[in-house]
Amino acid sequence: MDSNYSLPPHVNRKIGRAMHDYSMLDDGDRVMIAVSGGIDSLTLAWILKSWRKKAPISFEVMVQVIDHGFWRDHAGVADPGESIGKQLERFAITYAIDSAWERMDQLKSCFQCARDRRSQLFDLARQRGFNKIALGHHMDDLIETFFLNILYSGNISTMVPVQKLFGGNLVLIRPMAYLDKNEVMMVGGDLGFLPVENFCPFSDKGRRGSVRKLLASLYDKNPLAKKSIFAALANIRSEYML
Ligand SMILES: Nc1ncnc2c1ncn2[C@@H]1O[C@H](COP(=O)(O)OP(=O)(O)OP(=O)(O)O)[C@@H](O)[C@H]1O
Repeated sequence: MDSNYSLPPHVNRKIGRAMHDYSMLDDGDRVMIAVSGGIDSLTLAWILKSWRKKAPISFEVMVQVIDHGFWRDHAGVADPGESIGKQLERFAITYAIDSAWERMDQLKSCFQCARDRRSQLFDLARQRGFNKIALGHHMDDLIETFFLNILYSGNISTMVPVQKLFGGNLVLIRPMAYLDKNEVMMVGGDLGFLPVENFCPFSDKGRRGSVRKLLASLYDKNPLAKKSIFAALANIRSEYML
């Protein structure tokens, strides 16, 4: 698939709506796109790069990968950074790969690894003059987080499409917040992206994995459940809460 690819209209509309509803992009923005090498963030990189051509504003994008080095503990495995780099180069997307602050043998949990990665991304954005960080989360991720917070943290909340940090000096954006996982995978597949293998030792084993299974069985029984849950996230009847 070449760079003339255009998004299916319904996908294009959902991204445009999320960008508009949350005023995600401004003229002069410098956006760091956080890419893990998974299909979601690779697809996001292409979406934002190609969005520059049609947006009435001018903004810069660059991909940032944090290499946790998990792959190094597997004999004969090539550096996933090479595959990520080649795939981004096909679309002339510039990128940087930095080694993670912490090594696997120093990590204790998925939570700790994600927290350290976030801090490192914030630090790199500050050092390199980026005012926004784009993350590859989509609707399914937002719903999973909502259930995780209810089931394990006793609160009703999720990841928001736009989050201002450090007094607004850094802003996290999630341009794919309105897209279903299947839509992201379809676009990523059309573009020929090949996700790199995830060697994370915590991947899918924890609470998120079990919530994902729970939701899959829910959607199986009621195909409209996902749409309804997502609508509920923006329709809180606070007078009927305790
Ligand atoms: N190693 C990393 N380097 C840079 N950004 C990352 C990295 N890992 C995760 N991210 C960012 O955080 C988001 C959420 O991470 P998460 O671990 O849930 O995604 P993933 O399933 O590994 O990958 P993807 O979302 O790309 O399919 C990613 O979409 C990406 O934007």
